[in-house]
Amino acid sequence: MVLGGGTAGELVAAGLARAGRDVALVENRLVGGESPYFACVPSKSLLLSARRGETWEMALARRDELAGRRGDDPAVARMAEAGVTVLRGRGRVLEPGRVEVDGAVHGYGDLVVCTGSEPVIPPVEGLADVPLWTSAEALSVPDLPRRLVILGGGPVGCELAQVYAAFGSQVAVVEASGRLLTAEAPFAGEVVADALRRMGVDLRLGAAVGNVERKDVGVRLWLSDGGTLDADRVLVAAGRRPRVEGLGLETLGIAVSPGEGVPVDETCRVPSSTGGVWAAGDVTGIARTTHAARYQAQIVLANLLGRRREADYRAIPRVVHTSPSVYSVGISPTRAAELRIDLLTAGYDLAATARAAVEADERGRVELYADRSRGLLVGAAAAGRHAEEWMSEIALAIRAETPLSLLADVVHAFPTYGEAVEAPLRELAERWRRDGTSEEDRDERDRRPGPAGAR
Ligand SMILES: Cc1cc2nc3c(=O)[nH]c(=O)nc-3n(C[C@H](O)[C@H](O)[C@H](O)COP(=O)(O)OP(=O)(O)OC[C@H]3O[C@@H](n4cnc5c(N)ncnc54)[C@H](O)[C@@H]3O)c2cc1C
Ligand SMILES: NC(=O)c1ccc[n+]([C@@H]2O[C@H](COP(=O)([O-])OP(=O)(O)OC[C@H]3O[C@@H](n4cnc5c(N)ncnc54)[C@H](O)[C@@H]3O)[C@@H](O)[C@H]2O)c1
Repeated sequence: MVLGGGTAGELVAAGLARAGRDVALVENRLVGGESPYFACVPSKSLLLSARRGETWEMALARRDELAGRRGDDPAVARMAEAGVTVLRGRGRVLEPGRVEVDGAVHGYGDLVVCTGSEPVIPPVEGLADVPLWTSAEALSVPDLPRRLVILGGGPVGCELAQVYAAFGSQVAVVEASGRLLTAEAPFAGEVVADALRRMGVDLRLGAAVGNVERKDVGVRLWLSDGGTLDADRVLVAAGRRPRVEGLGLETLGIAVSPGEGVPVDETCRVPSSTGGVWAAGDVTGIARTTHAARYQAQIVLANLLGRRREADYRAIPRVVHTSPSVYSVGISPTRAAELRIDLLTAGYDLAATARAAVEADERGRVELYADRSRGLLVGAAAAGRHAEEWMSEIALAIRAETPLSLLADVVHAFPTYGEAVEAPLRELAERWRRDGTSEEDRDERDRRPGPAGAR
């Protein structure tokens, strides 16, 4: 029994059925989940239309065509062809081995929880009384608000700010922390902030919304810094939380803390649960992207089919598909500080590449982070034109723990943005060679007197 038929659920269900297992997929909305209808696909379609300078009408037509007009007949047919029984309705576990779907009770041997995530609506006074959009509405309705205020400057807020500003809405983004894309290296948020400001987006960074009031026309938002904003529509992009409520997980002995995901071990099995319970995708709260949902689904599939496989999350990319785009992978400087990992950092401005001159687009930068104690790349971030397309080698380098000396010897084609990683890789390799092979060695050397120990 697979609970939730989004990216992860579909993949697990079809894979098991193709391997001859008896599989039911429970879905209460659309088979396919968020990504094709309300998230990745329509947002990337609108961003592309914006880059191409299409009209809003053309962009909507393209978006809705790509999103299959939010109809799931093809996805249901794919499931049927794989041999999966689709049960329409809301699923809830009654007790180990039994799930209720809209009044009907079904038995199961193994349960895979793939119920995704849902937007968080911040507890702002008056917010519940005004018409709100979450990203799902912003990516499925035809309206183009004249004045749009977006709460939250994470990946969703930045992508949708760019979409709506490009098609002519007056957009303001209110971000409580002092910068956009707070989870990533500061320069990434600065590059995106610069691009949004150039499009006329009003960025209110370091300000929270105090309260919201309905006006005769639209709404007024009062900010913590004393400012106000008037809007015809408020879009909440203030984060998402794993969808775990009402699933009956407690009957399986699974305790989930508020706002957290279903706990899973490295095989994506839920430890300490009664019976075989597994989870994949956003509901685990681990990586929250479609490619991570797919990866975890493959892990569940392999283990359920008797081939033990463990997930490794060290090199899962995170992309913000704005123009310029942001690609991050592995550990960010903020995360490294939390984990007390001492980083060697090297960066390079894309403007110094020949490709930037050829493209007449000199925006952006790349930064690489190595663990100083091991001499291995553990993270990277790039903001720039098509960064998501030329940074994958860094994900491979992190995942494969490729030595810096070897990475520094890799040749990139001329003239490409990919050349931008060569200088920082050489710098990191040189600093690692110079600084020593391990923390103990360096400490030992630092204790020695004379220039050899000088840092
Ligand atoms: C605006 C936006 C843009 C994004 N863009 C990208 C992007 O460009 N690239 C990227 O990699 N990621 C992107 N993401 C993230 C991506 O959409 C998610 O990581 C991905 O959809 C997660 O897949 P999932 O299978 O875990 O969950 P979902 O696709 O959400 O599937 C969960 C399914 O479970 C169903 N369900 C829930 N509870 C029950 C129940 N009790 N009974 C029956 N069915 C139930 C739901 O109806 C849903 O269909 C974006 C997200 C947003 C919000
Ligand atoms: N391209 C992609 O892969 C992609 C694109 C979009 C979203 N996603 C996924 O979707 C998830 C959700 O993205 P998101 O941008 O909604 O969440 P997020 O948690 O990344 O960002 C939310 C932002 O809202 C701010 N915020 C929260 N409450 C606020 C308030 N009251 N006022 C002002 N600001 C407030 C936070 O400081 C934070 O910066 C992410 O986990 C991401 O992985 C992925």
